[in-house]
Amino acid sequence: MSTPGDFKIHATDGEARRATLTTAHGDIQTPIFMPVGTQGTVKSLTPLDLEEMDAQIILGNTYHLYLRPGDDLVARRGGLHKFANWKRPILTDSGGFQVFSLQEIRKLSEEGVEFRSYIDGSKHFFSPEKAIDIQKNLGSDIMMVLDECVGYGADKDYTNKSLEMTTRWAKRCRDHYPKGSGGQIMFGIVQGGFYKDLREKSLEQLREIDFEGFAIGGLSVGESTKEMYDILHHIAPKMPSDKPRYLMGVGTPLDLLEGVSAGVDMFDCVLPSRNARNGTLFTSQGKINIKRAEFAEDDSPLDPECGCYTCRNFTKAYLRHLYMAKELLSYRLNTYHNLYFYLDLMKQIRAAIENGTFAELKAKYEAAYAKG
Ligand SMILES: C=CCOC(=O)Nc1nc2cc3[nH]c(NC)nc3cc2c(=O)[nH]1
Ligand SMILES: [Zn+2]
Repeated sequence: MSTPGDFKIHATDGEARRATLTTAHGDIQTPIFMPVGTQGTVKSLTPLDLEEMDAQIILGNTYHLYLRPGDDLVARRGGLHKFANWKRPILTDSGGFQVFSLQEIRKLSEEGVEFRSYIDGSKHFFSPEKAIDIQKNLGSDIMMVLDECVGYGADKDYTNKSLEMTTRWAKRCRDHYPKGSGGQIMFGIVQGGFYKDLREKSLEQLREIDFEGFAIGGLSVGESTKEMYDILHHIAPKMPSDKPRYLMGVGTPLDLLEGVSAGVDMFDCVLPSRNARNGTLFTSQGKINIKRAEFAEDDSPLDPECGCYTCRNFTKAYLRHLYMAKELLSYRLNTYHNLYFYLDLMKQIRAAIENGTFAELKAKYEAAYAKG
């Protein structure tokens, strides 16, 4: 009988790992992309859609679900799995990291973070313990500690003080929900901004705490791709090799490949679902924007190499029409394809690590996406 948090590595190809993470709602095959379901739903898709495209785990946002409909209400409805009728694993992150790290009226203290609701402007307060209690109410399989994600450009002194507080908060989260006290597992979040020595310091402090996994926070906050990759390649290989590594909020298809090459196992990003809503679609030949006039009478599928429902049943001409007409179906068909593309890319990555051809796969997509 395997235990939530068990992490078994089956194959490696350079720093890339092919592994299985056990959770209370089933095993997750990594490397994995996690569709973002901010308010307990991946916008415009049903759980059936997500199961069809083999989404193994989705993200929920602590901050949003606390504000609406309320983590206590979700608990009374049997927890998020039952409430949203999603039977597979769920990871809850803050989701409001933009709120926490970028808004002016956010107030940080040793006790926790005070912030305002984006719904009605009311004041709220999260202590580390409160953040964990909310995730206990939601019943997520993977809980994230409360941390401070410092903004891009924070100076070294502030970044250092912040990571020290994030470590103290991480300890409080773990003490509040000790390892093995329930089926939910907990990940620490490495901070330290763009200072390599502070990243190592944050990791050294966190690895003393018994987390089932570790996330890399504080990236994809406005820095250049080069700056992100520089920190990524510096810290990921130093993270415990026997535990999952989760890169928060990342990224483009090339970012996923780069992250895997640095030893990252888990990713989440709103890009595929958000871009779908503005007509930017990811294909095996690169990105295309469906609103372009050139597609008006194009009877070919979005992506000839894609096996998804959208690509098997509709032409670019029809998808362009739906987009121009602002039809709801445009949202749904574009999101379905983009998430299918991301999940299929991760499937190709898992297979490539198993047969030692990851470098070739990475080169193929770098060529297709070179034009940016
Ligand atoms: C309950 C509390 C759980 O706390 C967190 O989820 N913390 C946290 N979330 C992040 C999310 C990010 N998205 C991006 N880019 C789109 N970068 C991110 C960075 C972080 C981060 O440093 N920390
Ligand atoms: Zn498709």
